[in-house]
Amino acid sequence: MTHKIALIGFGNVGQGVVRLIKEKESLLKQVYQSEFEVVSISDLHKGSLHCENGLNIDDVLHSIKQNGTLHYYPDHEGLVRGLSSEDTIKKTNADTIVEMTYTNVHTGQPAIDHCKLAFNHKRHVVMTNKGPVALAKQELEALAKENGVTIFYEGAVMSGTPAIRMPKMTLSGNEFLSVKGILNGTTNYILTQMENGSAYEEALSSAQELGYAEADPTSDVGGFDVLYKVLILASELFGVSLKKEEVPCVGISEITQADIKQAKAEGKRWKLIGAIEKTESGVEAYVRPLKLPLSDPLSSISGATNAITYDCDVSGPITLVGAGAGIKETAFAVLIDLLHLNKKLRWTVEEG
Ligand SMILES: NC(=O)C1=CN([C@@H]2O[C@H](COP(=O)(O)OP(=O)(O)OC[C@H]3O[C@@H](n4cnc5c(N)ncnc54)[C@H](OP(=O)(O)O)[C@@H]3O)[C@@H](O)[C@H]2O)C=CC1
Ligand SMILES: N[C@@H](CC=O)C(=O)O
Repeated sequence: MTHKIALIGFGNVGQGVVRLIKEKESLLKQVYQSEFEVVSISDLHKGSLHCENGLNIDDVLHSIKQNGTLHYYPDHEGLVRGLSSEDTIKKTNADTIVEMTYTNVHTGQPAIDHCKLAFNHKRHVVMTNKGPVALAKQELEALAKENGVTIFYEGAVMSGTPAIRMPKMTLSGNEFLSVKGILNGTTNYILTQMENGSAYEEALSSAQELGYAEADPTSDVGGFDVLYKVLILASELFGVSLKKEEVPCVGISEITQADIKQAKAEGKRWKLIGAIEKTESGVEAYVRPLKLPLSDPLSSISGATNAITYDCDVSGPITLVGAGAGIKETAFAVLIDLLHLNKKLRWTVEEG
């Protein structure tokens, strides 16, 4: 099955996606009978390309390598340049829009509107952007359903580590009693680097260079990125739509070298924790740094690695550990979603 895709947002993750599709081309074809053709790419400042017969990935990557934009992509027959994201979503012949613009922690925009536009034009959406899922999931799912299309967002929590699909599919039949974990790669990386002697600023800029941090890193260090992930998990696993104002949220920006040294002297480590717990009256959630004893399994999770424990009524606690951020890791989340989408579409065709 050939799947035509349009990429909205061509920063770290967007570029990682085209590299990964290229790298896995023959495996995808041979093992999964899936081919992905990139027909459109639209980015705010890097430029925009569309060709209904497909773009040449090598030329796209070569152009990015030249000066970080799409401007060096060679002209060829059928090539259209300069379409805005909105026009790309409307006019592309892609069946799937991959939304990878920055996550706006206040409004979820423009990504929410990108999704709505895509659904109204009968296009599926795969995204890594947390904003639309945290703030408008129900509305978007209803609109997708109305238009007979699908929305997948595995990358929104713990990048390519299947923190959403694994519990929903493999742990089904359980009731989730609580979910608790380290859900942000940037802050865990910063805390680890600070423990190893780096200054806060130095650790943050290194996380930015490695492609872990949000476009506005206040989202990471202020805890808002974890807050969004908590809202998503509360909806996915507990079936509740928490509002961001309902979840107390404290980040790591107040944690100093002295705090880290003090914790070390006490045989402890600071970790930014996101948690959701079932209570008699519903669920309670929080985001805050906790000083964990070294005996706590979460205290040994270092760098951009994340970990999440799902406490289940039948299976007991099950912990998933894996990448929480990263370019290739998040691109992999897009690939998982595209393959699941392909499988779903194939089933629909066979059943229909
Ligand atoms: N990096 C990671 O490890 C992970 C990221 N994510 C999520 O994935 C998404 C992408 O992340 P990442 O690639 O790292 O972020 P980047 O900031 O590197 O890329 C975002 C890109 O979106 C572009 N953009 C912004 N607004 C628009 C718009 N209206 N139309 C088109 N393009 C736009 C930006 O353009 P320009 O810079 O040219 O202005 C930029 O190139 C984010 O939502 C992030 O939260 C999720 C999991 C992990
Ligand atoms: N900035 C985020 C990216 C993934 O969601 C993080 O560091 O975890």
